[in-house]
Amino acid sequence: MISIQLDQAAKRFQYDWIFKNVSLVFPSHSKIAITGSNGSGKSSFLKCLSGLIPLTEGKITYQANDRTITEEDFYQYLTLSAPYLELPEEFTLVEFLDFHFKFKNKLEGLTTEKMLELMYLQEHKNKQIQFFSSGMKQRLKLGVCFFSDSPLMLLDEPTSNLDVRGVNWYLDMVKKFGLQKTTIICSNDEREYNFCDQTISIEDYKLKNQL
Ligand SMILES: Nc1ncnc2c1ncn2[C@@H]1O[C@H](COP(=O)(O)OP(=O)(O)OP(=O)(O)O)[C@@H](O)[C@H]1O
Repeated sequence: MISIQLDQAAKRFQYDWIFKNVSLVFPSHSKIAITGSNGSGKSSFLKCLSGLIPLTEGKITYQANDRTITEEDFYQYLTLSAPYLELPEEFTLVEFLDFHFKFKNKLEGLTTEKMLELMYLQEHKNKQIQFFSSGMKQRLKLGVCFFSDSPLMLLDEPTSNLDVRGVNWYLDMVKKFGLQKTTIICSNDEREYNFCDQTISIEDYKLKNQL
């Protein structure tokens, strides 16, 4: 259970305001899509939400079970899949899963074998990640988000590098594992987010303020 409140949030790189005056509430369990053209600021917005980069102005408050979460504790509540997130290339798949799940709990009832099967990566369990195809890496990035017992899931371009089977797999996994999570998806591809309750165009936070 996690909700997010943004108060007058704004981000600027050098002289460019990427978004400004964003005041929104994402309720617990909501499914939110962040849309906008290339370079409009979707990833920057998600990076601010995840704490990877700071806001220039304003504030983000995270609440879990009516308690405000401190910045130091926030990472425990969150999983993130994004093109700019690197996987540890020297690890084998099983080593990576063991490593990841030292820091995050698995959802109840899931074993490593079950996760491998769900990601259809069983045959590759002892292969180093550096030898994975881009689609295999993408399923792994998404898989650890789906299978972690974390109430907030942030997905940037979730179906990039996935073929038709992979896209259907993603939609299936979101249905199975996303229900209990607050989910925020940055996307330009309607198939990735048509199940969301709310769509926010990052461009609205430029035009409205005549940036
Ligand atoms: N660290 C940075 N320093 C300076 N400018 C940056 C930085 N990161 C992003 N930008 C700029 O911010 C703008 C928004 O970029 P961002 O990656 O957030 O867009 P996006 O909507 O996710 O794009 P895409 O759909 O192509 O992934 C771009 O003009 C980009 O060049």
